[in-house]
Amino acid sequence: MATALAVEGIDLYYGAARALKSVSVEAKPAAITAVLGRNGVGKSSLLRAIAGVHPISGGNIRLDGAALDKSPPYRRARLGLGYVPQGREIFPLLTVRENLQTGFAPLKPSERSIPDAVFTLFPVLKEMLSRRGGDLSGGQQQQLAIGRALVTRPSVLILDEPTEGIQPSIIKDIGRALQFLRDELDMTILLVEQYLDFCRELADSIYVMDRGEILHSGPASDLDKPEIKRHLMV
Ligand SMILES: Nc1ncnc2c1ncn2[C@@H]1O[C@H](COP(=O)(O)OP(=O)(O)OP(=O)(O)O)[C@@H](O)[C@H]1O
Repeated sequence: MATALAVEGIDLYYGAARALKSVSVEAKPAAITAVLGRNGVGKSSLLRAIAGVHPISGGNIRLDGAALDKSPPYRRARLGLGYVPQGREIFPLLTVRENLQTGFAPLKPSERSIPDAVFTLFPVLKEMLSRRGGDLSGGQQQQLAIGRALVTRPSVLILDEPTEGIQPSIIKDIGRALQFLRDELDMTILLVEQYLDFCRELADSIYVMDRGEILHSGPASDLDKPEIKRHLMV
């Protein structure tokens, strides 16, 4: 049985500013769930809370039913959570191989190998193993960031705007990769996005966020509803 992720009524603050207000999101096993919303509504904060890089002040996050509580990010990675942060966070002076190896940090030495799936999904990474991360295009860096998250062989993968600033042909490759991870590896995927068409094609279900709150949840076909579209486009 694939792993599910449940976010239950979480609050997150930056100082006195409340960025998440009792947010609940469920990512079903072996499915793609997309959280949509305009700039600054709290999408990245939601993923940072799930990854454990920013603390929550209320609510719960559960992986396969078990509360993550205050587990640090490396423990969440060991439990099966992979995180692709916004802006990719590639090390520009390290090679592609070394960037992938930075993903080994939470693993025991015996578990430290790069899964074949990384190069099957993104053959360009194999060709560029000895090149520096900073020499890659934005799209290749995004593929590298996803590859690095796959190094821990996660059961749940969370991605922060994987299409941001990327050319259409690579967006297609990334979409196909996410479908492969869901359909062939039963991975549970939660992504936050602003790109509606990408989500309409890929997602099984969607949430819409505004000002730190979930406004709507439903099937991806809800993205065709004029009131949802209008809300996301303005
Ligand atoms: N480190 C921080 N300190 C203070 N405020 C922050 C911090 N990070 C984000 N915020 C604020 O919290 C709110 C939510 O930001 P967040 O980055 O989660 O939104 P977002 O939907 O991911 O936006 P974007 O698409 O621009 O990344 C915004 O008002 C933002 O200005």
